[in-house]
Amino acid sequence: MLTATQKRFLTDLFPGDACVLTPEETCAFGADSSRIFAQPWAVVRPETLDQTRSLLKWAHEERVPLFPRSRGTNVVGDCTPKGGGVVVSALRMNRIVEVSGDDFVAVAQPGVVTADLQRACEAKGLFYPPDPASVRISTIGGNVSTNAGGMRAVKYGVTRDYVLGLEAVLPGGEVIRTGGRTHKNVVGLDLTRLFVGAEGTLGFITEVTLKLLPRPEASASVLAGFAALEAALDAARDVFRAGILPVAMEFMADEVLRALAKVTDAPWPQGTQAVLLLKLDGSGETLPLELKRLETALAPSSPSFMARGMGADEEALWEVRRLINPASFRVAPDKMSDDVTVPRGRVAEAVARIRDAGREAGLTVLVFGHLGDGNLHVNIMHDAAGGEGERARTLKETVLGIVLDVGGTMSGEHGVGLTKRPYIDRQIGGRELEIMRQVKAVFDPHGILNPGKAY
Ligand SMILES: O=C(O)CC[C@@H](O)C(=O)O
Ligand SMILES: [Zn+2]
Repeated sequence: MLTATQKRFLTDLFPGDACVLTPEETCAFGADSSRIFAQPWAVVRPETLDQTRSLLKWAHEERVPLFPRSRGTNVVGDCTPKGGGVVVSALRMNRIVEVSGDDFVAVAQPGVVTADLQRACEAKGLFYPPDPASVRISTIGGNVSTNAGGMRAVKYGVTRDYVLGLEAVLPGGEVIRTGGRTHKNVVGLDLTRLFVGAEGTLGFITEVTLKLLPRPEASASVLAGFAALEAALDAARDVFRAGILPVAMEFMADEVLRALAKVTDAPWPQGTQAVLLLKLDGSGETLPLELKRLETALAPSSPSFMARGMGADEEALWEVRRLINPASFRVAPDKMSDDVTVPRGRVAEAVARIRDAGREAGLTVLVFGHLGDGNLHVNIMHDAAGGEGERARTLKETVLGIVLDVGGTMSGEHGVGLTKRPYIDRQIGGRELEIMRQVKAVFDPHGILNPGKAY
């Protein structure tokens, strides 16, 4: 808990509604999309670098834990102030500082919503590719902190591939600036990359410089349905074998299709057991030819239907895909959200083993996601109040065992947060973990930034 003097410090530094202390108001900041809750001691909303510096200096000296957050779309509990502390909202640092068509960079503050940045780039004929499912809600600061992936990672990579440099305030109040605005840079250790995916544990990011690409002239998507999931996975493999690199390649198994049917009009015929959704981009001239090639590559797996989406129709297809996360909760009240990633050649085996384990456990498991990267979402749906929590936890461990057994990783894009922290030593060796914690201590010797998370 904060002392009266500490509360006064915060209200002086953050006047008006920039500091919230009453439990009724702070409780809204106690959880993220993981739904794991802890009561914050206070919530502050810095607007300037100077305020942020004073906050981090104070917290370091007073040993007050700080929990950075913006929109809280994180599904692994990264924003939950477990153990108590002050939630630091980045949402008032929400300026797009610059979009440069000369240097092909954008400079943004952490609270900028990802879709707003994408739109600002597109208006100038530029393209910021990272496209997490939560793109219209999540922010650049959160995307950088978790190294968000999303739909377009197959062709364009993940957030990490676009962060050229950043500014961050360290515990103690010191400001560091890493990287720059060049698209290549090999001078010194790559401190920028260290921050990407660090889940807010090293410093509070106040500005990010991002790499941009020219905006592709045209895009189109293909939705294909199959009578069996295995056929969909075979078809996906054949796309790559045909030498096609789609922008996005998503899959959904039958339980996911049923969950989506509860919240939207499904764009696939009844009886469809699995769906592939693929996106291509290119020039207006070459795209029709590329679409033809794609459909030819899918044909040997005998899709039960295929539909092309272009323009508004294309966007509508992706809207359905983005609904999976909210639709999950129509299946059961509680969700254990995983985003395991396996080597691409082991996808079919991992999916089959995970689905078998789900059936054995008697729980609905929604398997879907970024197939092109081997990044599988495994949402274990259950009813914790109805006594299914333990079974779900056991299943989560079984899934993790399968993933590690095929040479995979427990997270491809969501991070470790609170929910995967108990398992981290199953994937990361003792010495490696020790090095990570030593690095953390260099930046944050008193462990005040997002304690108990990640590693
Ligand atoms: O946990 C989820 O539901 C997945 C969220 C997101 O990464 C997605 O791809 O939809
Ligand atoms: Zn995802």
